[in-house]
Amino acid sequence: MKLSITNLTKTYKNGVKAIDNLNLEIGTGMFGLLGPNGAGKSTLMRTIATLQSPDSGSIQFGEINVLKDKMALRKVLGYLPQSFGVYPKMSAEALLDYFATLKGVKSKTDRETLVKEVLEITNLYEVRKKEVAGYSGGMKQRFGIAQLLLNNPKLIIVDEPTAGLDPAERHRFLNVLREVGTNCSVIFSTHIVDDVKELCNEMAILNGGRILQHTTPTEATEAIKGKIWTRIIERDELESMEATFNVLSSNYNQDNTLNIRVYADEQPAPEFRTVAPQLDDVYFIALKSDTEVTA
Ligand SMILES: Nc1ncnc2c1ncn2[C@@H]1O[C@H](COP(=O)(O)OP(=O)(O)OP(=O)(O)O)[C@@H](O)[C@H]1O
Repeated sequence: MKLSITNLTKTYKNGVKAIDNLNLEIGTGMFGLLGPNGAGKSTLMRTIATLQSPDSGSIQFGEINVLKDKMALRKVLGYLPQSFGVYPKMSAEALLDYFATLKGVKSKTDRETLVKEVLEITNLYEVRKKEVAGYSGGMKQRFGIAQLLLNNPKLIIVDEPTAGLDPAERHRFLNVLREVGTNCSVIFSTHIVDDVKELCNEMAILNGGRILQHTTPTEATEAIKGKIWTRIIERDELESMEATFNVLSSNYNQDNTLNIRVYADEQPAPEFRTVAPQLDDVYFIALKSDTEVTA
């Protein structure tokens, strides 16, 4: 099923335009919404999830007019917000059983089957008897996925789920999401480029409430092939390099020199050598040119 967002706009009461005439089409599979803090990701996610209303625009999911028929969307939606609040002192198994009851699964055996299934998908079956309140950050996020899977959603929205997770937990979480994403549309917001690189077959870069680029990770890096250049500089040269070249990023080496990456159609100077583009380069190019346009 396709999600179509048309001319969506939202200005908060304090005058911040969080969504600015945004248009976006999202198909099935894993969709990454990549943007810096304040780009408008959460506002967009909450609006699609029917938790807040835009000023204007429309959202359609398959046959459902999302803004008009909120209940219909909620029936097929699984939403994992940025923070989930406090969990009661109950085991994961008992809590999921309770949620399943709330969602209308009346038969105890049906609930047992369902709860076992979602615990297995999210790799929490072994720790099902433990209190969710005592879970690690990564386990809590996976529990969030387990609970949203209870009503077999067609559209899953997860808002910055990997923020604050350690590398191992992040990896486990992404694996769970990858598995879940084979059966439905998953929209996944993040400011971590590697999340999108590892997980998504389609992506959009969001900044200032606008979509700067809608692409695929492969297409996006392919498009800048031969245009990313690197060289090693002394740290005190950075300012002059930034003034002269289109510097996308700089990273410290162990000897305190810097590796800079520059975007240019042709070799900027003899010291530069060309390197394979990365998704980070795509992201920085989009954000940089947006800042230059709006500055
Ligand atoms: N309830 C609100 N009232 C006023 N301004 C808000 C409100 N919620 C968000 N904003 C502002 O709207 C803009 C977009 O915020 P939003 O939370 O949607 O971005 P985000 O990309 O999710 O950022 P983050 O990663 O920091 O959560 C920001 O400038 C933010 O300060």
